[in-house]
Amino acid sequence: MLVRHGESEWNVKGMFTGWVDAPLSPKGEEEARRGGELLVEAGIRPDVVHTSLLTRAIRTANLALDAADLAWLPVVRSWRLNERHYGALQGKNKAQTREEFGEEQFMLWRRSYDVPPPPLDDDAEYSQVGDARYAVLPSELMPRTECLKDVVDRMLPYWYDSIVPDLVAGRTVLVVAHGNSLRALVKHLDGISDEDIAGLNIPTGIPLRYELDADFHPLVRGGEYLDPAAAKAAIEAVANQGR
Ligand SMILES: O=C(O)[C@@H](CO)OP(=O)(O)O
Repeated sequence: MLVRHGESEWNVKGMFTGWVDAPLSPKGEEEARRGGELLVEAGIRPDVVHTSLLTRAIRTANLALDAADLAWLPVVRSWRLNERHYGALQGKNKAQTREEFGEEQFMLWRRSYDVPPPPLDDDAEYSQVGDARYAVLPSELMPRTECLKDVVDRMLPYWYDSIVPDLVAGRTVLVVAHGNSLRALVKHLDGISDEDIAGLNIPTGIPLRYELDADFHPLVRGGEYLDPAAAKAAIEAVANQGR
């Protein structure tokens, strides 16, 4: 099961967020609880939870698990599930960025597979260098900007070394992460091309179910949202951010 965190305060403000630790909005908290209810309604009982190190994902997991009466589940966290580091765009308004740099450059930074935004200076307001939660990260692993390809490269070791072993053990796994770290995972699972991944958007708070075969390939390509109608509308809204 994959869940993107509920709507954050910075989603509401239309800001590029990345590794900035923006809190959930009240609507985001509600989405998280609803996510937990959807799991119960679908009869899905995760055995273990994996989240990023960002508060919006941690809080989403906690609220969803509370709603499903599963607050006791074991949880593992890793920076490798963090949102894509948005470089110098972190803290910038999406609509203003689009106006300033034009549609083509905006979409290149936002959805191209291998063009990262300019790096963020270590002493910039929205830099995470020096944040205690990344103290275990040697400087060369600490991103200053990332394109989606960089996210795939740093996320996959976690998939293979931490999530796959849970699946091999027969566990139902809940991953609570972010728009772009989940796009990276879905790209891998579904074998989506570098070009086509630009058109894939993931809505906040709606669990996405993947059943995998013995080789960890999805039985249904694209997985299945537990609330398909809500997912369709919300995907559209993510695609249109900045307009
Ligand atoms: O700002 C961000 O970090 C992400 C997710 O909210 O935005 P986008 O969908 O534009 O990649």
